[in-house]
Amino acid sequence: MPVANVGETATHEVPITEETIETFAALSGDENPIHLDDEYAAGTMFGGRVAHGILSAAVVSGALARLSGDIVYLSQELSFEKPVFPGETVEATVRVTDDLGDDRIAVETTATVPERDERVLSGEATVLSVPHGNPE
Ligand SMILES: C[C@@H](O)CC(=O)SCCNC(=O)CCNC(=O)[C@H](O)C(C)(C)COP(=O)(O)OP(=O)(O)OC[C@H]1O[C@@H](n2cnc3c(N)ncnc32)[C@H](O)[C@@H]1OP(=O)(O)O
Repeated sequence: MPVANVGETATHEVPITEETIETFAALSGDENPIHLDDEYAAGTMFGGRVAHGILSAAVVSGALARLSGDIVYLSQELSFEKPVFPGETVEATVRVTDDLGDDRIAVETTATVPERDERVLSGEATVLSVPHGNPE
């Protein structure tokens, strides 16, 4: 299997429903009422329930996994720029920007909500992309 080279891109999209958010809250233990409680969330700056930021980041992980090679996540810098509301889709796009040597690559990571053509997340990841196969 080839490894990921500079310029390679991958995308992944996930519809974010109320059920997705509730499942993620149960899995992660993040039961912040801003995600789960309509009445509470109505009184926040967003005016209603929003998805966990790290749930959108998980969609980025899904895109990274689609790059070439055995992909190992090493680090990630993230900004959550806009909220994601239940009923919207998160589409993550990743693009290899640099070969850092030692099988490490720098990857630009973004996510948008296509329904409103708005970027909701940006950042940069470092991942390993190595040929598949046990070296032993
Ligand atoms: C722990 C969990 O349970 C909680 C969650 O998961 S909450 C859900 C995930 N988070 C979000 O959905 C937040 C999405 N972000 C936003 O909606 C906006 O960023 C904001 C409303 C928080 C702020 O927007 P806004 O008021 O428009 O801010 P400004 O554009 O006026 O910028 C003011 C300064 O703040 C800086 N800034 C704004 N957003 C970010 C960000 N996401 N990351 C880093 N910095 C941010 C911005 O650059 C401005 O700085 P400056 O020095 O004054 O230029």
